[in-house]
Amino acid sequence: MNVEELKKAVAREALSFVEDDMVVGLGTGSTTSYFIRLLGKKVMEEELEVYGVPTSHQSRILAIESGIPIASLDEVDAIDIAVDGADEVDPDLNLIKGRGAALTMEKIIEYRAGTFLVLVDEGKLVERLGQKMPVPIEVIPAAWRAIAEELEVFNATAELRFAAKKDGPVVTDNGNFILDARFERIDDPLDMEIELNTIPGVVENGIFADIADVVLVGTPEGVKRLER
Ligand SMILES: O=C(CO)[C@H](O)[C@H](O)COP(=O)(O)O
Repeated sequence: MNVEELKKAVAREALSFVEDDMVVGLGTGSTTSYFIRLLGKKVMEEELEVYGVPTSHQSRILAIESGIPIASLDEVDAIDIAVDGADEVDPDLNLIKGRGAALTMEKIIEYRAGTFLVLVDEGKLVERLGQKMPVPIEVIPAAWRAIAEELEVFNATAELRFAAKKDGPVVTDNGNFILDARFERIDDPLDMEIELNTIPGVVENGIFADIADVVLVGTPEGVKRLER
């Protein structure tokens, strides 16, 4: 089974968490894209009353294409479940997210969800956060250099993220820049998440400590379920 097949398998399994009349937070990224397409099919075939609350332009466009009625956060009373991918998952189900630069809206929506369901393939499991991936940090554009320098205090080296199909830096859905910060060691993810957000000019960071409820892990032996 290749990685794409593992992503599809977890996306299929995630459908069983969605019931009629639910408001569903729609994450961003390739794994969640499989889920959104499948959810669109389920909504139409089973004539469900489900609303999706997108976390990005990507998930909004895909939800519309897939036939899922969408609403913004300020139009719904509550989010029953949010479904999203992740870049790393540690043994306590703390996450790094934000490779797709959608971390701020993702955290806003996933923090508020009754259940936050995470979809990954087994290659995303790590012993300690930061082992493979940098921590993305969304920053106010004018502050990027000052914040990159300040991150040295945390023993981190930060790079401004550049765009692939645009000249210059990545600009997020909120009009900000992304710094990718590599830390020597993240011993306490929750503490680091809070600390980073105290730096003036930081909008949000990609450590999601203590908020994932269930992680579905795609493996060649089948989908495994991890719970806190
Ligand atoms: O955090 C994210 C976007 O900001 C994604 O959920 C994360 O990068 C995982 O993406 P993929 O499923 O494509 O591996």
